[in-house]
Amino acid sequence: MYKQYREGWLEVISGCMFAGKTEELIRRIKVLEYAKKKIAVFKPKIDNRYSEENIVSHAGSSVKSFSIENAHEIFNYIDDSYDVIAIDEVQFFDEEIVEICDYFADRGKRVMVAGLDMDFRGVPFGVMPQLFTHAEFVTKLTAVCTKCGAPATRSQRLINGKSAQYDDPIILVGASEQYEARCRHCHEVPGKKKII
Ligand SMILES: Nc1ncnc2c1ncn2[C@@H]1O[C@H](COP(=O)(O)OP(=O)(O)O)[C@@H](O)[C@H]1O
Ligand SMILES: Cc1cn([C@H]2C[C@H](O)[C@@H](COP(=O)(O)O)O2)c(=O)[nH]c1=O
Ligand SMILES: [Zn+2]
Repeated sequence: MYKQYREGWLEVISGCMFAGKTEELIRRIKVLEYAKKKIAVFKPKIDNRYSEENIVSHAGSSVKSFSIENAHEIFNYIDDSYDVIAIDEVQFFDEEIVEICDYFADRGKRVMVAGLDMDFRGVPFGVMPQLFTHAEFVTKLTAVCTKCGAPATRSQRLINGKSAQYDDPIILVGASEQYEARCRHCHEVPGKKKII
């Protein structure tokens, strides 16, 4: 017989825009609410698309959350009585978020984060590769390509209906007015260097 194992780990939910990352995070939160777990939900203040006080999916499901300016602010809201820490739009935080996720997972908390794996150029988004490396569990979701119906893994940025250039700024908060889900074959990034 094993003795009782210690709890605490990091789960990452990732994929392109519209893949269902927020819906999956909300689903996990709701299950844990039934299990009477004490949960704190966070999102970066920069994400003010649908609400300041909730994480909200593109289809409208939502859960109450704290909006924070930087990763360190999490410590203002959490004490040891919490069982679960959930973070949406985690790609917008700086590198400290990785240490913070580890800190809480090491102390027995279930840490669940959702974020974009790639920016509109198809380049890894900020801290996401580090979070994948540190996580016990990684779930990669796909959307439906708006051009051909294939599984979509890329986020196409459109500015006035045209594909955004490679050297456009990485951060542009938005939803279906600026972005579409695309598969690798339909994803277009004018100005992106090709290997040959
Ligand atoms: N191209 C698409 N493929 C799949 N779902 C889409 C697409 N466009 C819009 N949606 C909607 O987006 C919802 C997922 O929203 P959400 O969980 O907020 O995704 P994410 O957090 O990954 O951007 C889907 O349930 C669906 O209603
Ligand atoms: C691809 C890409 C996206 N963003 C922004 C756009 C949205 O505000 C979020 C992603 O939201 P979702 O819940 O995953 O749909 O990120 C960005 O700033 N830069 C990008 O390259
Ligand atoms: Zn396609």
